[in-house]
Amino acid sequence: MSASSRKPSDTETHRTVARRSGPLNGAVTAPGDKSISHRSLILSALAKGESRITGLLEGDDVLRTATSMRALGASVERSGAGEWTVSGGAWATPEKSLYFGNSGTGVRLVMGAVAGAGVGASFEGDISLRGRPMGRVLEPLRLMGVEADDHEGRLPVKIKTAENGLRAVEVKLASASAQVKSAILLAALGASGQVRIHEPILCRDHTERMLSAFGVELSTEPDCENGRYITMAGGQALSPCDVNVPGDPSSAAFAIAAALIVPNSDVVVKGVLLNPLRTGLYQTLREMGADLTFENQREENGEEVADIRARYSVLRGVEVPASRAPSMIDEYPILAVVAAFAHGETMMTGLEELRVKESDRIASVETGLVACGVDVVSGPDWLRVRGGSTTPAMIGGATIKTHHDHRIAMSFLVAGLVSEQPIQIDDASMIATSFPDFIAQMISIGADIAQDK
Ligand SMILES: O=C(O)C1=C[C@@H](OP(=O)(O)O)[C@@H](O)[C@H](O)C1
Ligand SMILES: C=C(OP(=O)(O)O)C(=O)O
Repeated sequence: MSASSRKPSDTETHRTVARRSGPLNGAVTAPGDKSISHRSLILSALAKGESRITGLLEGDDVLRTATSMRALGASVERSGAGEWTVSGGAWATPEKSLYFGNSGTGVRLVMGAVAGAGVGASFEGDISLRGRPMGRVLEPLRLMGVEADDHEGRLPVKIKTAENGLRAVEVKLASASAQVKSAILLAALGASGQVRIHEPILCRDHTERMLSAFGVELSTEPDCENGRYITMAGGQALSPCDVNVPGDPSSAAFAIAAALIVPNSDVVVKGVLLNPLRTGLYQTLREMGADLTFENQREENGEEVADIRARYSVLRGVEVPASRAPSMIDEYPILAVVAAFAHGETMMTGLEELRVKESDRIASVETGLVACGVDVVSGPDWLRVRGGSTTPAMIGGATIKTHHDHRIAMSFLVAGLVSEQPIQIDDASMIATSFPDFIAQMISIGADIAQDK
């Protein structure tokens, strides 16, 4: 089956079990970065002319963005594994709703892009996405003059064609969300005047970097604390650009974490993006005593990339500062699993955004780890894991509810490689949203993971 015709996985469930495994060994390549993959399709579809993308993540979330770009009028063709050609330019209002499945990034960025392109569209998603807040994107878009219908700030959402174009605005981001920042920047392409965004806490900057690569002029200047202002003139057209997508540090995290906690392991994950706004997990793991080395460090397409080697390590608990949260926001579930195998407590703060991901990740992690015999306590925006609080460090033997959340699914499969008894997850199908080869890749380095009949 071609990647673009993979069936939606919304209704399939796959019980999957991970068992205590021997040492993990070998080298794997990180799948394409999900954030950069979405952006490469959207920006190519906005640019008039042909752009080529290599290394695209062919996960369900990104494929839905590809389908939406076609529905909006771009030609999007796959020529080989991860190789895509996009011809964009003129967008038109699609007849049917755009369906984004499980993907917050896809739906929020495309809302901004639709508004900026001066067309309309309706947006839908799966049961998880329908529960996630969209007001955070719609509010700044409305300030710019966008008219939109929503359901109490949630999907389905309908964006109407802005007959009179969009207004220039100054916006201060209410939370450290790259999705909101990106939606505003994409809408700003259709504004008559300058859009200025105040980003008090820095979050991933892939949209800014890629807009520049596609010929859009924008500037950044620091504010008087740790944030910055981004200024962009509206009405700019994108020129086509070739994009080579680096490997995803959020996906690489799983094999690296597994190597650190499965005794005698030695694993290399190749081609991992080291953008400093994405590497908080690796900094934290090193503070915990992890034996991590960045090998073959190089620059590719203006981004730093390395092969990360991880060897089994005796770890200690740490305090992870709230200020680090944006740079490792999707990595807390796997960090919590690693923390269960460290000596002492790991305290994670500044986690309020975890409540509104594919699941409430504070609750999913706490419930799952407690069911596996780990001492975990949480508050509104914090999580504390007491490592080594049982002997063995994790009993396991539980079936974990993944709540349509790929990161919960992958984190608990990693936990099952070390727990005393196997760990089963109720549904592995969502893993395909970000990392379709996850199970095969983990098996290739020695993990005992199998579908449970
Ligand atoms: O912009 C992006 O590509 C993303 C931003 C983050 O979400 P928020 O913007 O909600 O923090 C992150 O959790 C998500 O996986 C990808
Ligand atoms: C939060 C995530 O993705 P999204 O917001 O795109 O659904 C994620 O991949 O962990």
